[in-house]
Amino acid sequence: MTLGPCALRVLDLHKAYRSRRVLRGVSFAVEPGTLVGVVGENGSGKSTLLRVLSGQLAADSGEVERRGTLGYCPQATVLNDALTVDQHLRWFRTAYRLDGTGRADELLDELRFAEYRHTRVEVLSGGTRQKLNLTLALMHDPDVLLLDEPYQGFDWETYLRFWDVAARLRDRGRCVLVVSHLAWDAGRLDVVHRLKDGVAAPWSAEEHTGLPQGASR
Ligand SMILES: Nc1ncnc2c1ncn2[C@@H]1O[C@H](COP(=O)(O)OP(=O)(O)OP(=O)(O)O)[C@@H](O)[C@H]1O
Repeated sequence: MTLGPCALRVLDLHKAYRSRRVLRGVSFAVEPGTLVGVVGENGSGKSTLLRVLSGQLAADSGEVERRGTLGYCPQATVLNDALTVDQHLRWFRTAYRLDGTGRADELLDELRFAEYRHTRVEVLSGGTRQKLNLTLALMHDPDVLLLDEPYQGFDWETYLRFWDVAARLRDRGRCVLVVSHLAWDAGRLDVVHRLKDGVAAPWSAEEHTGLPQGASR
């Protein structure tokens, strides 16, 4: 399988937890500069799919091909309660081998939580923890972003700012894949894949609402 112009290609992915067959032949491809939604009912396998795409979980069979660097924002935050926001940024800066935390500083301003720089994570609110979780996934400016309900706990203003950030990344050629809610987000996404019965089917806003995809952007 060759990647061609795609940033991410998934072919016939299968994943079961014991007898529970969650992914049963998921295939799709994503071009650079696309904002993609993965939607589906609770338990349909969205997080499982992202964990497989990120390499955190091994598939039973199938292929995942990715071009470029990866940023993964898991649903459960990967933070250390004893460290401050700044200490997390320094820790991840080293892990990503970055010269500085310039992009993270921009995100702190953009998501409006710079005032918590020196606060330990254990006393941050759920929404602010999630802002940090997202910042850690984005601070190395990756080519492919896998974001699992990245706005959970955000207030409305922050939710809108998140979509501004995501749209700008898309406009800069990044491939942004977001586990998202069809009812709220369909209009913000270029492409939607709906997970149902273990497979991903394209979902078209035009077909379902008469409005073209991305109509509310
Ligand atoms: N580690 C695990 N062991 C066994 N079963 C699991 C495991 N992780 C997930 N599952 C099961 O696999 C199915 C898919 O779970 P997953 O978390 O991928 O769904 P989801 O679409 O992300 O759900 P939600 O919308 O609730 O976040 C569910 O039935 C879940 O109970």
